[in-house]
Amino acid sequence: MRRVIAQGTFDILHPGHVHYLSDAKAMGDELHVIIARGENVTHKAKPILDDRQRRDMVAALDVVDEAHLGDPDDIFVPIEEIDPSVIVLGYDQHHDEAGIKAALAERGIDCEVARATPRDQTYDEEVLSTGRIIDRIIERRC
Ligand SMILES: Cc1cc2nc3c(=O)[nH]c(=O)nc-3n(C[C@H](O)[C@H](O)[C@H](O)COP(=O)(O)O)c2cc1C
Ligand SMILES: Nc1ncnc2c1ncn2[C@@H]1O[C@H](COP(=O)(O)OP(=O)(O)OP(=O)(O)O)[C@@H](O)[C@H]1O
Repeated sequence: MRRVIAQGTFDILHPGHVHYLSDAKAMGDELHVIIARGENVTHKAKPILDDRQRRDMVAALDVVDEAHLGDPDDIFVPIEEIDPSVIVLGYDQHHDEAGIKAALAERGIDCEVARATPRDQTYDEEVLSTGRIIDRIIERRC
């Protein structure tokens, strides 16, 4: 049994999220997704939706076996509990593979780190970014 971890904010789901999670699932047998706590999202605007709502929507996707709310203080706590064979980073995530590998080794966690591929638009109007969905809402409804 090869457990895979994917992680992210997942605020307002779109097909790019489904692509990432499907890519991650293809690297193993059981997909666990860690949902970033709003308080830990510091590299961009805070999510619109509550932590629990983002977790529940991700958990409802067919490709996902389990969705977990992230730890508030230590990102390695859920990893130790899940004990994955591989952690899959999103194609555009700012985390660097070497840094995460070094931190895992320091904690004695033996797992691979891989990166998912991007999903390109399949038709002109497809919106593949939460930020762009929010921009469109502002543009069309405000
Ligand atoms: C390996 C890994 C584990 C993570 N675990 C947690 C966690 O336990 N709690 C949490 O709030 N965020 C966790 N994060 C998410 C980060 O806090 C960060 O917000 C997230 O990667 C943002 O991704 P996105 O905005 O591209 O979706 C983790 C990130 C990585 C790379
Ligand atoms: N178009 C896409 N193709 C593949 N993966 C994607 C795509 N959009 C998002 N992801 C992945 O989904 C995960 C969660 O992404 P996140 O919640 O940051 O969404 P986002 O749409 O990129 O957000 P924002 O527009 O606010 O930056 C990340 O790993 C990210 O790489």
